[in-house]
Amino acid sequence: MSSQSALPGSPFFHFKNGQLHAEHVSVDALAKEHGTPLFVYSQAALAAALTAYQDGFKGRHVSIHYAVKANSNLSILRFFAQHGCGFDIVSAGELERALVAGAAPETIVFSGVGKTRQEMQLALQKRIGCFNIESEAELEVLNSVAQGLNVRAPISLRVNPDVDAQTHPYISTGLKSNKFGIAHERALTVFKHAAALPHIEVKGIDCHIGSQITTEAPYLDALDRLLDLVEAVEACGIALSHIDCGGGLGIQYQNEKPPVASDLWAKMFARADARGYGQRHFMIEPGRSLVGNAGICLTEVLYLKPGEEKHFCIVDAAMNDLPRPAMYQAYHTITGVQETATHNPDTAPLYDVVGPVCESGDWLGRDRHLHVQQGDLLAVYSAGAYSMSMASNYNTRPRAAEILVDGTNARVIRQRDSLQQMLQAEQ
Ligand SMILES: Cc1ncc(COP(=O)(O)O)c(C=O)c1O
Ligand SMILES: N[C@@H](CCCC[NH3+])C(=O)O
Repeated sequence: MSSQSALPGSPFFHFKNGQLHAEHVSVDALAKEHGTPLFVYSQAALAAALTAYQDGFKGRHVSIHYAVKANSNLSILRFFAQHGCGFDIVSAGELERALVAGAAPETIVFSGVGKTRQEMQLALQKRIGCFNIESEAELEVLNSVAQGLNVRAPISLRVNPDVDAQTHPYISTGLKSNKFGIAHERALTVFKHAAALPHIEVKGIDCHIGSQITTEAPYLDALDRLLDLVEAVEACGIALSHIDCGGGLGIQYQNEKPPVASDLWAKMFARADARGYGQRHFMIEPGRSLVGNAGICLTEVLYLKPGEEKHFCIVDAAMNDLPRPAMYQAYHTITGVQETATHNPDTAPLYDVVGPVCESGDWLGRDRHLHVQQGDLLAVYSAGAYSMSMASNYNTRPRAAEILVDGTNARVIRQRDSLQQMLQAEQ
């Protein structure tokens, strides 16, 4: 098996002369210079992921609103802002980040079930493009906050279409049993009420059914249900200027085969065309599929600990850096950065790759074939999304540094936390 084609994120992360490279930069050299754990992103991978969407949108009206929560590093946000993206945010903090990164306020949409009055006020003052409303109670509060500022708040209703995204239960959001969105059956009534509120301006309709979705069917089902509602809402004289289909497209972590964005959207448009909605303004909110395979995390093997039942490979990255395995039992590919020694040959010993945190749940990979020695460097793949953005200081561990590679150039886009920084707020 060719190691290059097996790597999530290839060809941007690939072996050359036996050494793992991010584009044209040896990651071994980066780790030596900046220490580990270390996140390394490829700008060409970001560009390729964005192009995979944009290729499918020729002759259509689609705006891409990158979901900041997937990776909120300012340089990553700047890249997307400079390449024509808007943003999907879920907090005042993400709003400030997007604005600092150069986002035009009107390209920002605000999702989330628990927006506070203060957050609404700030977003109205900054004149964001749309609030994705998730409940009737939230709608009333937004109307009153907008009244206080003597403005009208642009909104869409996030509808819960009750579609099974067939993903991990913690990241499925479009089922009746999930906390998200307004029930499909209630939506028309709520649209009519919203249209009558003096400080609300109805702009669109929205749904987001979950994350790491690897099949097309849930998207097409959700679109059908959304278009049914568009028809019903507009029949009541309420014009909708956009249809937001959310994010959620999956990536390859192991051997998943998620649809290519442009192929998925060819089908979505065929469905929309058949119903006469293909030329509408569609919005999407992708996160993971834009950044997930554009990043890896480098970590050093601290100790090997052979055991009767298990061999442990103890590394210097942990659940505070890469929380997905601990939280969702998620799989991330792990290899050595020297191809010959550690590229998972089936003959190598089996290890659980674990971190230094004092929890048995602190593992990054289980039962992995690795030829490793103390001091070796490993790469954890598909670490561009929901890794650094979910990282914490648990065990008073500093969050890692981040590097962005562009061709032969590597630049630090975030410094490792310092102990002083970590303690500051408590002084
Ligand atoms: C409302 C909303 N939009 C967009 C996203 C981005 O999802 P993903 O990173 O799976 O594309 C999420 C997260 O699932 C979300 O909750
Ligand atoms: N944090 C999740 C995705 C959450 C999606 C946010 N709505 C993951 O790592 O897979």
